Amino acid sequence: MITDTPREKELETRDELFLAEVKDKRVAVLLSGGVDSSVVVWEFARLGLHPDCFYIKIGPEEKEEWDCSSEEDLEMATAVARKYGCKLQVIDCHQEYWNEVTRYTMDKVKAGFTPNPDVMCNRLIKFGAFDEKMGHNYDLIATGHYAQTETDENGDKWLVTSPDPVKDQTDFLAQIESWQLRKAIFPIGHHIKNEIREIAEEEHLINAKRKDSQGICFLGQINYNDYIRRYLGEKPGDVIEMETGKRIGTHKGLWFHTIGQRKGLGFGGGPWFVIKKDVEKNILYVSHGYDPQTAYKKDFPLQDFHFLTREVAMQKVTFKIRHTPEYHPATIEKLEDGRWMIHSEEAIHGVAPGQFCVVYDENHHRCYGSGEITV
Ligand SMILES: Nc1ncnc2c1ncn2[C@@H]1O[C@H](COP(=O)(O)OP(=O)(O)OP(=O)(O)O)[C@@H](O)[C@H]1O
Repeated sequence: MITDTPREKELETRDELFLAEVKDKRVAVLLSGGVDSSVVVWEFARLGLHPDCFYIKIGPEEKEEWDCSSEEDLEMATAVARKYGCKLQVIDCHQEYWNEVTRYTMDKVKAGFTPNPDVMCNRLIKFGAFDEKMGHNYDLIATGHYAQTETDENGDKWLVTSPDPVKDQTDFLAQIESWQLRKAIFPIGHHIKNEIREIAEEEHLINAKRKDSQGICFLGQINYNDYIRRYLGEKPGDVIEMETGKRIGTHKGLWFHTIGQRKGLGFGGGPWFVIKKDVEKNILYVSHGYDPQTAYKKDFPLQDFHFLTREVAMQKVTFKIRHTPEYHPATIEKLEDGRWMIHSEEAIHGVAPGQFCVVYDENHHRCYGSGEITV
C-alpha cells in the first residue's frame, strides 16, 4: 500500500486551502521572469487556473547597459505565461519607482540614514503603483515571495514567516499597508527553495537554473554605490578614529557607508568598523579591532512603527534588522512619545538609524510589523 509522507499530506491540505482562497476570485500574478514567480504560475495552472500575469517594467532613466537583464526577464516571463496558457501584460511603473523609491532612498542616505529600497518597493510599487494602474481590477495579487499568511477567528489576516529561514522575505513585506496584505497571496511561501528548484526542473521551466536575483530589486545589475553616486555624486570628508580622535583617511561621501560596515573601507591597518556619521561636519567615525564593543547595541528606539494587521500589545518578541536568517529575542516597550524601545537579549552588531527593525512574535511565526531605527 502506498502511503503519503507527512509532507505530502501537508501539501495536499495546503492545496485545498489554496483552492478555497482563490476560487471565484480575480487573481493577478506578478511575474518577474525569475523562478519563484514562475512556479507561482505553475501552482495555479496545475489546479486548472490560468490567472492574468503582469510584468512590471522599471528600467533605468536612460537606455544604457543597465537594461539588458530586464529584457531577458521579460522574455522569460513571456515564455512561462505562454507555457501555462496565461495572458501576460507589461505594466510600466518606471516613473513611480524613480519618483518614489529613489526619492525615499536618496533622502534617507543624504540625512545619514540606512534606507531599505526593497522594503519600500513592495509597498510603493508591487502592491502600490501596480495596484493603482491595474491591480485594482483584481481581488488578489499573487507574488513569488517566501512568506505566508493566516487568518484568525476574527477574520484578521496576518503575515507569517516561511519555513525556509534563509529565503524568508517577510522582512521585505513588513511595511505594506493592511489593505495590501489583505489582497496579497504567496502561493509558494510554504515551500523551501530546493523544492521550488525541483518543481522548476521537473517542469522544464526556462529559468530553472537561473541564479537568484541579488541586491536591490528592479535595479538588476546596478551596484548600490553606483545608484547613489548617480544621484548624489561624491562629497569627500575626514575619517576619524572614534577612540583617539586621530584622522586616518578620507571618505568619498558619507552615503557610501553604513554603520557596522567593515568591508570596502580601503584603509590600511584594519580591521575598521564604521561606528558613527556626523552629517553636519561630514565626518565618518570608525573603530579599530576585530570586534569592537562600539559596534554593538542592545537597546534602541523605533519610530513610526507600522503594524501590518492591527496594533498588538507587544512585549516578548523576536526581531531582525537585516535580511539574515536569525531572529533575535527581545522585549519591546512603548515609550510615552509613541516610539517603541527594543531591549535585545544579545548585543546586536551594526544597528543603523534608518534601517527597518522587523518585529515578530516570540516564536517568529507572525510578523507584527516594523519601525525605523532612530537615535
Ligand atoms: N519586474 C517584476 N514584474 C513583476 N513582478 C515582479 C517583478 N520583480 C519582482 N516581482 C514579484 O515580486 C516577487 C519577489 O521579488 P524578488 O525581487 O524578491 O524576486 P525573487 O525572489 O528573485 O523571485 P523571482 O524568482 O520570482 O524573481 C517575485 O516573485 C514576483 O512575484
